[in-house]
Amino acid sequence: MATRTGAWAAVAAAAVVAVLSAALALYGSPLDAVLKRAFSLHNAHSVKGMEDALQLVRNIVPPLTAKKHKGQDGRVGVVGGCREYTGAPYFAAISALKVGADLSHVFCTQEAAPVIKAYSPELIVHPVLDSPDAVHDVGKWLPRLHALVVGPGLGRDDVLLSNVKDILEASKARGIPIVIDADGLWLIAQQPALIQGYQKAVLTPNHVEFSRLSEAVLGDPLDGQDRRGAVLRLSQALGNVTVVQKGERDVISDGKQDAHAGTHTLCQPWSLQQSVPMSGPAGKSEVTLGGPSSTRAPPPQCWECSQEGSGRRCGGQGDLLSGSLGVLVHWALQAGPERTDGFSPLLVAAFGACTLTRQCSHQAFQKHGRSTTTTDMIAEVGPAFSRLFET
Ligand SMILES: NC(=O)C1=CN([C@@H]2O[C@H](COP(=O)(O)OP(=O)(O)OC[C@H]3O[C@@H](n4cnc5c(N)ncnc54)[C@H](O)[C@@H]3O)[C@@H](O)[C@H]2O)[C@@H](O)CC1
Ligand SMILES: Nc1ncnc2c1ncn2[C@@H]1O[C@H](COP(=O)(O)OP(=O)(O)OP(=O)(O)O)[C@@H](O)[C@H]1O
Ligand SMILES: [Mg+2]
Repeated sequence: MATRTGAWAAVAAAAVVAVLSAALALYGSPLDAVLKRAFSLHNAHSVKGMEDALQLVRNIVPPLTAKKHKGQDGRVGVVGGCREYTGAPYFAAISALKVGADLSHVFCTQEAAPVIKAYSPELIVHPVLDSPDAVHDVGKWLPRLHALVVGPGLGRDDVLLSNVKDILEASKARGIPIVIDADGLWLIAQQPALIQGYQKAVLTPNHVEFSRLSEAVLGDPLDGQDRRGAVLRLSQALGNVTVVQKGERDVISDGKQDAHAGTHTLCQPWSLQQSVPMSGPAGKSEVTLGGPSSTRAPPPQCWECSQEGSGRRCGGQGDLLSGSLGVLVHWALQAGPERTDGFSPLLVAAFGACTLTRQCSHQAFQKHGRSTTTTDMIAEVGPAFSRLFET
């Protein structure tokens, strides 16, 4: 019933917009204000969608109680860190801790380890990634890890990548959720079979990494006009691995059909979606979910996150996202599908990490403006998390 009412409201809104658009063409700008009010109908959709999506993330956050032991809220491993890049694995691992993991490990090269240790006494740092026994040395920790983040600051050395390939295989065999970012995505672009069909994998490419993957997997040059379609195609070609394409808006999909299609207020046909930012207590934000309205079958799920961030594009923000996602993926899978209302736990986790990262950026920018760096964003993880997910 609610669905039918929602659908009629959406159709009516679309009709109102069409009529007003025609009127605007005839009579010009005085109708601007009216149009804005018409768009607020869609705004209401976005507010509802955003609120619902945030609530799903809130549902997976484990309560802080006196009954738990250390480690229960997450033991996360970051595989990355080499001579050139020590910041990226640090950002990812410390973000996991700040979001709420109990223990955060870094598996890096021998040379990178003392540097990363010196950044933080809170991280457990293993200088093993370039050792001859790397796979064994990391492998013995795998039974104790809830999630792995592979790639931040890994570099592209062939020996390291070969070790990481074997670590990925061992992790998959144990069913460990894996977030793949940065140079981990470089490896996947060389060998897509490594992740093909693994349902507990999330890839978090930036623009360049997405193009590289798309080219390698689909042989397609990236269609910048159709970001949703591009993400859906890549996810489906990889056997429904979850893909988070970062950018002005983050586009998230596992390429699967939406179990709630036509029955859930979160899902609207794309043709009725509007992209109007809204103001909320945690800043401007919007989420849209759905698929093409033309198909008869339920549309594939495709989520977008456009939580207001900032204009700063300093390095390391993606590492904050992948580290946070490591924890949220564990929490979401642990919570199970009832807590995520039947939506894929990985989609909910990805939406949470994207929203959090962008909110950190927004809050840090308000304090530091152009001089904002990822360190400033990490200082905002706690307040941003409370604001978004503990209200
Ligand atoms: N402090 C650190 O240690 C950091 C290390 N990093 C690491 O650096 C390594 C390489 O990562 P990169 O992300 O540079 O990957 P790539 O080496 O593939 O370089 C991508 C290049 O594309 C450019 N680019 C990014 N977005 C673009 C867009 N939308 N359009 C056009 N060009 C764009 C970037 O400026 C960069 O030069 C990874 O291991 C990564 O984790 C980064 O995470 C940043 C922070
Ligand atoms: N044009 C943009 N407008 C707003 N937010 C953006 C934009 N581009 C990226 N972001 C946000 O910045 C964060 C990091 O994305 P980005 O594409 O910079 O990752 P990255 O290149 O992997 O970062 P890193 O430097 O850590 O490797 C994400 O949360 C993303 O939503
Ligand atoms: Mg990156």
